[in-house]
Amino acid sequence: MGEGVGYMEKNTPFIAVEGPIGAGKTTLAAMLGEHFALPVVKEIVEENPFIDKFYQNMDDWSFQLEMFFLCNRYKQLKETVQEYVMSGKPVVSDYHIFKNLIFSQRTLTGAERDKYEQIYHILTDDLPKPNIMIYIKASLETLLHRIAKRGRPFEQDMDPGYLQQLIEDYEAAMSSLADREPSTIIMTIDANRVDFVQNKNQFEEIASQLKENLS
Ligand SMILES: Nc1ncnc2c1ncn2[C@@H]1O[C@H](COP(=O)(O)OP(=O)(O)O)[C@@H](O)[C@H]1O
Ligand SMILES: Nc1nc2c(ncn2[C@H]2C[C@H](O)[C@@H](COP(=O)(O)O)O2)c(=O)[nH]1
Repeated sequence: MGEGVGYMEKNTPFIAVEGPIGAGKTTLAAMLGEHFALPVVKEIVEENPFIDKFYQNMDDWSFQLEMFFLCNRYKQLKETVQEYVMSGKPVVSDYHIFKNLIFSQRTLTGAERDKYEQIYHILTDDLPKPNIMIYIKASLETLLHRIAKRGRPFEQDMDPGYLQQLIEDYEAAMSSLADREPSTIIMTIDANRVDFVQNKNQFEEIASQLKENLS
């Protein structure tokens, strides 16, 4: 069970695990939650009524899909902030709300993209965001392998070009986050070299690095 974390009241650890589809976010967030006895906020995926249609026809379904993800994440972020962050309780989430912009900049264009971004900023600009980011990066081959292993039907015909583009979008977004928010701690894990599932020592190393950043 959990080893517990020390933290500062004024800067409650709000940890986000991020990375492209299939990188291992949900897996690592659950492992860290268990290890440190922290609550874990998990993103809502299967309940999204547009996800099937989106993967069949992105041009027709992107706006509905992005709006659904945004509204759900906004609600979850508000609740997370109220329940944990503002009460000085550390929490780990398997996403950062800014992933909405990473995806929408790839899937939306023109007026719809402008409208979406305005709504994103109206909803989220005044809310606290994660102050620790664990970024899992992985090659296209690794991601495709893990997506196949997870076996969600709607992801099985994913265009590798879309996934490769997301890998690059995530790299750009992380480097822009580092420039924009130097106070956010970013821990990067290369999933092609580090296997926190099979290799206990490698997980312990991530946990100990996180613990250093928490105290
Ligand atoms: N280090 C790993 N080695 C092997 N398989 C992994 C590893 N991390 C995650 N997986 C598997 O890969 C799939 C995707 O992981 P998941 O945590 O759901 O990714 P994400 O939340 O980033 O989309 C799952 O089937 C999971 O069990
Ligand atoms: N177009 C978008 N797709 C998204 C978004 N958030 C998640 N997703 C997709 C990607 C996967 O198929 C699935 C779950 O994502 P994981 O990375 O957790 O596996 O949902 C989004 O904002 N826009």
